Amino acid sequence: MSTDNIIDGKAFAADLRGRIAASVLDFVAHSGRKPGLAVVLVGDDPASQVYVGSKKKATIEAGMASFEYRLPEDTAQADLIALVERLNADEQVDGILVQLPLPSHMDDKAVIAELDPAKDVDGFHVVNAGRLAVGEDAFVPCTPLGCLMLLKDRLGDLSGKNAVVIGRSNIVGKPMAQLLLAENCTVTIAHSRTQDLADVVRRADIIVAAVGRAEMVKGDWIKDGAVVIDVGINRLAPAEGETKGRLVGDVAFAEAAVHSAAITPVPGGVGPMTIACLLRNTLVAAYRRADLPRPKGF
Ligand SMILES: Nc1nc(=O)c2c([nH]1)NC[C@@H]1CN(c3ccc(C(=O)N[C@@H](CCC(=O)O)C(=O)O)cc3)C=[N+]21
Repeated sequence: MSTDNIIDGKAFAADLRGRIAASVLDFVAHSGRKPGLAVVLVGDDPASQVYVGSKKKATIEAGMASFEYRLPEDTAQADLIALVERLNADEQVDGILVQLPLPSHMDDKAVIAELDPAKDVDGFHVVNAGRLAVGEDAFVPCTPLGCLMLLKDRLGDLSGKNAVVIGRSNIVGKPMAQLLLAENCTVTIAHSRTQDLADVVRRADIIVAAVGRAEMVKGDWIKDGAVVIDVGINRLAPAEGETKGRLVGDVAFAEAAVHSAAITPVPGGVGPMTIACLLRNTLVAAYRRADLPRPKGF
């Protein structure tokens, strides 16, 4: 199989992180401090621990300050909110990320509502979601922002293209649809109740799959020449002789690659872009909070 249709998200993200690191140096020169990102993790979910670890590493590599808070699983919601309030008031902190999902005794929405929207680098606060919806300057959730960057890099102008977003979550599907609409795509949002999903997907020039079901999108659903962005990260059960199952996306990759003009792999596609965009949003938050003009290229 030829690989020139594979979108190397890992390489794109590394390049983006390099440009961010250069802008961080300018920020330090102008403000006398580093941009700061606070990451809050409640509980000890192993997958969340890994993600938080990679975020910290990338933050420090970009020359930013990383503040990490690991709270026990049984933390009271009021105590988590008290921490968010302290971080809102902390001048060294430009971005705050509260790792989701929170333990089941907490209400994700109630906690996110306490974030200062100016530090909400995840773009999850309703103020940022609303600003995105009405076309105002907003913090955009990192995963859809990363997907859009990959699409524009491959396709240039997206105007008039038929885009299908599979999934309607507040974190990926809905903001992805808003971003594509703002790029003048004709956008369809498909979800678990969509009828004839295969036929809906067959009309698409751009497919963004964000459903969380392993290899659900089949190769013969893909129009020849379409661009496929796979947001899913699903771990399969271990096959014989394996200790850990393979990671796969929401798209049957090998089948889909035959038809698509370009496709993101899992891993190495969208995932690395999510982290790079978190740094991008933190950089922009820092410049804004310091009243400096937005850095070039961002
Ligand atoms: N408040 C909040 N913000 C988030 O952005 C957030 C969150 N909560 N909760 C969990 C999800 C998940 N997430 C990922 C980030 C990077 C990769 C990533 O870099 N994946 C690599 C490696 C995959 C692997 O080997 O496990 C890849 O796809 O190539 C994946 C997933 C951010 N999340």
